[in-house]
Amino acid sequence: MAALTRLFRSSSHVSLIRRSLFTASASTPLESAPIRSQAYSSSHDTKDRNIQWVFLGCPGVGKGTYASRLSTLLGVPHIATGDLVREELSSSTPLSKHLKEIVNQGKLVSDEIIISLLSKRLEAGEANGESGFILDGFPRTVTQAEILDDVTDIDLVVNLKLPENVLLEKCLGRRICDQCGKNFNVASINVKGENGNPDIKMAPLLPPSHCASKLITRSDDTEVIVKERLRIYNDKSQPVEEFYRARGKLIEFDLPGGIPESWPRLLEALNLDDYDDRRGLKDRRITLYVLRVQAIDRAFRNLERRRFHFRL
Ligand SMILES: Nc1ncnc2c1ncn2[C@@H]1O[C@H](COP(=O)(O)OP(=O)(O)O)[C@@H](O)[C@H]1O
Repeated sequence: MAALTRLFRSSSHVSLIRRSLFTASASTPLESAPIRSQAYSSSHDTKDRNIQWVFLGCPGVGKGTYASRLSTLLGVPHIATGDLVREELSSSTPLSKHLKEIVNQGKLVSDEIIISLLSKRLEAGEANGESGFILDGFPRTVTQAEILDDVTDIDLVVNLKLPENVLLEKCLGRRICDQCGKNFNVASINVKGENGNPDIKMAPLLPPSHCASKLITRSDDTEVIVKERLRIYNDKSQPVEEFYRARGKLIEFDLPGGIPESWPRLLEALNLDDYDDRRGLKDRRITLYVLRVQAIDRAFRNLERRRFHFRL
């Protein structure tokens, strides 16, 4: 983690890193990819660190909900760049004014600003003894993914999926308690499945009585802005899915419904269904080690497939 924060800090010259990354990848023939990945694993030692996962998915899909549950289960911090942006927005700095304009148009903040906010958060976590992470909302562009790839090894990327009409309803139903910061959803979703897919039903996630009178809606959760965010996701963030798919790190997960149906199925998909957080640290290390080996195995199988195609 220390190396990661140091590197991120020094990557305030993002364009410099981007240039060097582009030069490296443009001149790297496909066949030398495994060599690059060997050099890679020796330069980013994964033996003694905690998991480093990424959650991808459209606005409103539930990245925050599931990433936060997993972070509690696995004992790693859940770092959401959207939260970092909102924290900055609540201050009265010149940067917050600039961010407000961008966020309220549903646009993406620049790579430079988001990396600076993320490196500050990682630095603070490191000072508090944090290790590993589940990133939510980062990377959101291929450039961000390349920069992350250059500074550390991501073990697994979970891509949560829901149909677009459900995403819109979910975003419009989102509420936050102004006092405790907890997230709720007042939407009651019942959408007919298309093309042979099952119907999607999600019960509202209603607040307890002490939060009910303090609910607020995010300023960017209006119909116009959500539609723009979905458009930008398809344009800028979907290529990030491909980035990780090509590296064999992506797990696709179609949410079958609300939390009661989806959470156990997600744990199953992640091989965590028999995971019990009351077990000892040794057991936990073994589980994390197995997950990491599975991710590396997937990456190598994928590279082999690509090499095979290349020879053909
Ligand atoms: N990695 C990122 N790159 C650029 N902008 C970001 C990033 N993460 C968050 N933001 C900004 O913060 C806003 C809120 O992010 P988030 O809470 O993750 O929203 P969403 O519900 O759309 O997933 C985004 O619309 C965007 O303006």
